[in-house]
Amino acid sequence: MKIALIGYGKMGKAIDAIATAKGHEVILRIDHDSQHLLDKEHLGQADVAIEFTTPETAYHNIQKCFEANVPVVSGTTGWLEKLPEVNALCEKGHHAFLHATNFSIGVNIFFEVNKKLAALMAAQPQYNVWMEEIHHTQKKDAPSGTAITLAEQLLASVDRKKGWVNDETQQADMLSIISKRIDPAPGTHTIHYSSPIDDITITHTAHSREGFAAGAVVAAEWLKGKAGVFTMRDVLNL
Ligand SMILES: NC(=O)C1=CN([C@@H]2O[C@H](COP(=O)(O)OP(=O)(O)OC[C@H]3O[C@@H](n4cnc5c(N)ncnc54)[C@H](OP(=O)(O)O)[C@@H]3O)[C@@H](O)[C@H]2O)C=CC1
Ligand SMILES: O=C(O)C1=N[C@H](C(=O)O)C[C@H](O)C1
Repeated sequence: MKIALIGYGKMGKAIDAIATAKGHEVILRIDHDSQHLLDKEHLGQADVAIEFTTPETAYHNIQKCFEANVPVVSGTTGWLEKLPEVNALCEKGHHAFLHATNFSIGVNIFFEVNKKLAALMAAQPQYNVWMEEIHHTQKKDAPSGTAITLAEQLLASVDRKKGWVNDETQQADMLSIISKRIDPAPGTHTIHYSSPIDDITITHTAHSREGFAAGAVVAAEWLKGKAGVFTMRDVLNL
């Protein structure tokens, strides 16, 4: 498969290594200073584009992929208020788009555990619940996209919480997401349920970026030749 990498930082380099080792050809490595390659002449040569950039640039990069009619896998977080608009553009133009806040198999299993535990806790108001996410100090956004996904899953079941806030809070109806930035943390997410009688805590800890990168390559392999809007749940058949 011919792959265009949009964003060649920590994730772009990790994906390059895994994709190349699997026998794919990385034909473009587009970074901040190679924006001229974001056109049909160049992008159109790829089977799939994989985009891991910044909250400020993901939307534009994805649009350029649609214009070049190249399927795009995006993992960039911190811009997802625009996701509904991107999904609509994809459907309207019969493009192919797959986004995930976290591409690791472990976190996608953790998502399923989170939803099940939240459903069980819906009828147990004696438990308070809050979250914590820990990442490296270079991370631009907070809370993490993964944490927001976890919070949205939890809020869909636990209706004693009306929303989330990225800080400690004394508001009983708000879900607190505490963000910590500690090097070299690749990504740790914890959900705490606490009652006067006991605590239940679930945690996912990434040891490196390998799981994110490997999952993104699998998603790109899955997306090739398809049209529509997809998530990692489609790839993993969850
Ligand atoms: N979904 C998932 O599984 C995961 C998602 N992520 C997310 O991916 C994103 C990137 O993470 P990470 O790789 O660690 O970040 P890095 O900062 O290491 O890499 C981002 C790269 O994108 C480049 N860039 C900036 N603007 C553009 C642009 N317009 N076009 C092309 N490249 C550009 C940056 O260049 P420069 O430095 O010159 O600005 C940098 O090299 C973040 O949003 C992060 O949250 C991270 C890991 C897993
Ligand atoms: O910036 C990172 O590193 C990560 N970002 C993603 C997120 O915001 O959830 C995924 C992973 O936690 C690593």
